[in-house]
Amino acid sequence: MGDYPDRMENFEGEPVAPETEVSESNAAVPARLLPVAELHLHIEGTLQPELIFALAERNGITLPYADLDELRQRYEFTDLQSFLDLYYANMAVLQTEEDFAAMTHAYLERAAAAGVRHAEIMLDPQAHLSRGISLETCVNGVASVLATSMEDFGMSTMLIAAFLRDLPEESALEVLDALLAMDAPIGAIGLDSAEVGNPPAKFERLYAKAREAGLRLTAHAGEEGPASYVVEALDVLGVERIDHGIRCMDDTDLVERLVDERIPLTVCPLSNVRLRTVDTLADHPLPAMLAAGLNVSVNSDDPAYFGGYVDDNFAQLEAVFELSEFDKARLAANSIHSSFASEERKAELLEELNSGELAH
Ligand code: HPA
Ligand SMILES: [Zn+2]
Repeated sequence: MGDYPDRMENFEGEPVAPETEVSESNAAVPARLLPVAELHLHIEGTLQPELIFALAERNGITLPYADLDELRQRYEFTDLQSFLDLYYANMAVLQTEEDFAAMTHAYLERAAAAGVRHAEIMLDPQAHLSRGISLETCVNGVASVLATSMEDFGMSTMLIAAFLRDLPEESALEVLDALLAMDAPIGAIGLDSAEVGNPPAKFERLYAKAREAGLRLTAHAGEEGPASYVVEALDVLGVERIDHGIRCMDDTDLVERLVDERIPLTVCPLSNVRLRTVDTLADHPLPAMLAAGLNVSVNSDDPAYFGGYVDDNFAQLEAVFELSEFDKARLAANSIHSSFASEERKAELLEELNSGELAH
């Protein structure tokens, strides 16, 4: 698995696996804001309860909750589907380009405060088309804010069109065609929604078409679904990155392959706890994944629903696992290396990361 580097400069190269699960922490030293890339983020999952109520009022929509407290009481999930039901229902408040822009602006502002310097943001176009909202409305609303993210927040961004795996592939193909026809500013495609029973192979043609169009490729796999879905996403879809992927730990041959090929896994610890994929944060496989030498990063998934943004994920991980400054810096370096940003932007962010003081 290679040597364990003990200096920041080593993060310039390929991140290297540690030989122990966790290092000594230095809890007395306040965490410095690590520059990170957020690679797994659903923009619709950033709709905070307050914004849901504000947009409902603006658009004359009556919500099925009397107030914020009643809405927050619904944030008790038993599995992925119980979350998705609320996630899709709350999208009803997104009606105009301005609504999509307001949601995106709020995320960028909060993410910048969390140390996010590059964000790859998924949008679920089919979830809006099915409500009668046009592709132009949702795509342009989000993209208009991303266009100036560097000037406004010092954050580079990429828009990822995510496709709903519980819908037929034909629907995804039609939407991808429409996105390409309108020259939508997307850099990649993803695959999300209900995983079990909707294996990656169902979307073979979609991924072939996206690859042909020059788009980067990622897909959710191994969140609730089995390790075999991760293998399928790699072998049939040809994805470069796996979103979640925690179930890979059930398959030692797969872990070895992911390590060898340095396949990025965009892990979302608080999401996994809230969706009951793991019992508690203390049971999360992240330390074991790091110890195995996997290329993992920390992401927030749907921060408004799962109890926190990237900084909250890091803070709670630190509290439970006593991650060292070195472990955190490695996770940050992994996120940057695993992004679809330009090589120039990656180098800039790695330099920023390496210029910080390490307390370990
Ligand atoms: O965590 C998730 N998993 C699958 N689909 C999703 N869509 C939004 N969030 C998620
Ligand atoms: Zn996700």
